[in-house]
Amino acid sequence: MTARWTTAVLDTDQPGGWAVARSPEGFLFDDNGALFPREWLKRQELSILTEHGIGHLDGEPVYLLELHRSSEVPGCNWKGLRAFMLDGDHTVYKVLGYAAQIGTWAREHRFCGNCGQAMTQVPGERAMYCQPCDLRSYPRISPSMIVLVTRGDEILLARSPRFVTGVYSTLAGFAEPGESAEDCLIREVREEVSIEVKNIQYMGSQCWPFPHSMMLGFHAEYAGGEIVCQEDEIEDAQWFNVHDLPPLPASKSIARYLIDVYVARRLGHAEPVLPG
Ligand SMILES: NC(=O)C1=CN([C@@H]2O[C@H](COP(=O)(O)OP(=O)(O)OC[C@H]3O[C@@H](n4cnc5c(N)ncnc54)[C@H](O)[C@@H]3O)[C@@H](O)[C@H]2O)C=CC1
Ligand SMILES: [Mg+2]
Ligand SMILES: [Zn+2]
Repeated sequence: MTARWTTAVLDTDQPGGWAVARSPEGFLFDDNGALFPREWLKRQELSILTEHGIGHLDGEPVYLLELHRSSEVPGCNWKGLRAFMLDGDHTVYKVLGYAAQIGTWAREHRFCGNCGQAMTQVPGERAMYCQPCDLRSYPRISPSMIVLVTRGDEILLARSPRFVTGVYSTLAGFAEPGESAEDCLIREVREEVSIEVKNIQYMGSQCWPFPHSMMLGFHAEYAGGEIVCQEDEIEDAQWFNVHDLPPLPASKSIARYLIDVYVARRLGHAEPVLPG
């Protein structure tokens, strides 16, 4: 089976294709979804900051119009990426997730970080270029570790003050310069709940375009310590029995996948598949 969606660097001078429009209020959508005929979309009153050709959906070229601000388009509305993840078609969410990462990067790399001059798009490459500095800036990806720590029938879950009320999730955190994935995981678990872990096992990864995380998922076993929650970051953390779990994260997240795999293994159920 071939993928419905593949990324590509397309020439914006070519006409036609589909386009998505992204503003700080999210993506434009109507009853048919978030993809619009590109020539029609460009005739609307949109304050276009930059345009990028981002790939092919079912063989058709797709472009991103990154906007300064949202505006009224008759029959249309604006919606954040998270809402598309929760209730939309997964392939469309992948298109929009990629568009969001390219849009964020394009918006934040209009000027050279070295000399401050305007940068230009490199034809055929996903890069912004400063000629005087001979400097290329590529889309930013932030590696983040996420880990389910277990102790027999118990799993360690925590709440950030930012979570939806009642929801508990696995521990996560961004890699810092100088760290391996394992170093980062051990540090994050130590910092957030003061627990030591062993037998770290890689489980899989997930692109998390909020705004540019690359989640690397692990399982680890409890090795020692008592839970002490990190001030401000962790509101509560507890050992939960696999038979008695609190409200969990959204089903398409890798956090939920890590939990569901372990619970399935303990209970002898079929294991879930990680959404791509
Ligand atoms: N897909 C999933 O299932 C889940 C994804 N996540 C994602 O994992 C990422 C990390 O989780 P957190 O617990 O929030 O991280 P964290 O534990 O490292 O704490 C966040 C702090 O890290 C710093 N920070 C922010 N952006 C950074 C970057 N790009 N590089 C280095 N440090 C940075 C800031 O000081 C921020 O307050 C987030 O993007 C979060 O949305 C978290 C849980 C579940
Ligand atoms: Mg964290
Ligand atoms: Zn420069």
